[in-house]
Amino acid sequence: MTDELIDFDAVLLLSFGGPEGPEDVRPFLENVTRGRGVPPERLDEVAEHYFHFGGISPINELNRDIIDRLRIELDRLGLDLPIYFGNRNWHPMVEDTVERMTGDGVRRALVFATSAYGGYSACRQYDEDIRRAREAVGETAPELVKLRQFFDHPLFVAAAADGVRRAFAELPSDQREHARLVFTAHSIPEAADAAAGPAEDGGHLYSRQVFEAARLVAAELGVAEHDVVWQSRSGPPQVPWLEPDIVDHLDTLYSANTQAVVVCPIGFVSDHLEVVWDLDAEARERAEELGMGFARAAAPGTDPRFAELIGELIRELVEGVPARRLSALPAVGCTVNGAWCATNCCAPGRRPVSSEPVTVDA
Ligand SMILES: CC1=C(CCC(=O)O)c2cc3nc(cc4[nH]c(cc5[nH]c(cc1n2)c(C)c5CCC(=O)O)c(CCC(=O)O)c4C)C(CCC(=O)O)=C3C
Ligand SMILES: [Fe+2]
Repeated sequence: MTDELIDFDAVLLLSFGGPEGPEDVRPFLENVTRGRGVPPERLDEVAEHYFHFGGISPINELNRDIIDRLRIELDRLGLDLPIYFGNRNWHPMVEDTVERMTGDGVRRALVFATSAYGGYSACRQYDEDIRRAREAVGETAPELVKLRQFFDHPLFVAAAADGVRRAFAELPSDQREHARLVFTAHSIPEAADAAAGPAEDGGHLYSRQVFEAARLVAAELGVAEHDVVWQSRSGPPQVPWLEPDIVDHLDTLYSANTQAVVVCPIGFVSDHLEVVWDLDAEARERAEELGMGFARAAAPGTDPRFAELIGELIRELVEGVPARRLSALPAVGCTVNGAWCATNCCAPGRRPVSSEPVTVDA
C-alpha cells in the first residue's frame, strides 16, 4: 500500500455466499469445493445441513444487514460511498458485482472481506476472488483495495466479548459461575495453517490470530481460563486438520467435570450455517446428552460496533487515522487488485516453515 491518501468512490463487501433455496444447495456446494478434493459423501452430508434449514443459509441476509448498518455509519462519518455486495460462491457473485461497479463508473473501491483473519481460506482466497472478478471485466475494471485483517481491533474484541457476556447470562445462575469459556474457529488443514502468513514470519498466522483474539476477548471479560478448539472440518480423514473438534472437546470437558460451557464462534463474522449447524445443532445436542449446560455467543456481525469497525478500517485508508490494534501479531491482508500480502503468503502448497505445537489453553 502507498502511504499517500487516495480517493475512493465505492465500498465492496466481499463474502463467502450461501444458498437461498433448496435448488441452490448443490450448485453452491459445487462452487465451494471445486478442485478442493472434498469427498462426495462429505458434500451429501453438508447438503443435509442446509436442507435442514430449507436450503437457506442465513449468511446473505446477515451480510445485507451489515451493509444497512454500514450505510448508516458511513453517512454519519460523512463518507458518501455507495456500498456493493459480491460473493465468492453464490449470488450476487463478485464477478457480476464488479461488472456492475464498472458500468456505474466506479474507479477505485475499498473491499471489506468478511473474515478477520489471515490464511488461505480467510484471506488469500478473497484476493483470488478480486483478481478473478477484475479479469472477468477486463481493463476497465476498477482498482480494488482490500482492507486489512482485524482480529485484534478493539471494536471486534468488544463486540465479541459482549456476545459472550450475553451467553453467560442465558445460563441458569448455578451454572454460570462454573461455565467453561470455549472459543471455536473453522478448522483448516494443518499444512494450510503452517503456510499461513508471510513466510518470514514463521507460519501459523491463522491459528495464532485466532488464539490471540480469544485471549483478548477472555481478558476483556476477566475470565481466567478458556479453550480454543475447531469446528466444521472437511476433507479426507487421513489429512490432518486443526484439532480438537468442538464436539470431541465437550467429551473431554465432561470427563473433567465441567458442568456448563459457553461457546464463542470467534472465527466467524456472523451466525451463518456453519455456526447454527455445528454449534447450535451438533455441539448443543452433545452437551445435552452429557447433561452439560450450553450457551452460544452471537458472532459480532450484528453488533452496531461491527459497522463502526468497518468505518474505522475505511478511515485508516481514506483519512489516515491510525490503526487501533491490541496485539503485536502481523495484521496483513491490505493489498491492491488481489496482490498477495508477501511472496508465498498463505500459498496453498507452501511447505511448513515451523511445526511448533499449537497449545489449547491460553
Ligand atoms: C477458514 C474458513 C472460514 C472462515 C473465514 C471466512 O469466513 O471466510 C470459512 C467460512 C465459511 N465456510 C462456509 C461453508 C463451507 N466451507 C466449506 C469448506 C471449507 N471451509 C474452509 C475454511 C473456512 N471456511 C476449508 C479449508 C474448507 C475445505 C474446502 C476448501 O478448501 O474450500 C464447505 C464445503 C463443504 C464442507 O464443509 O466440507 C462449505 C459449505 C461458510 C458459509 C456458511 C453458510 O452457508 O452460511 C463460511 C462463512
Ligand atoms: Fe468453510
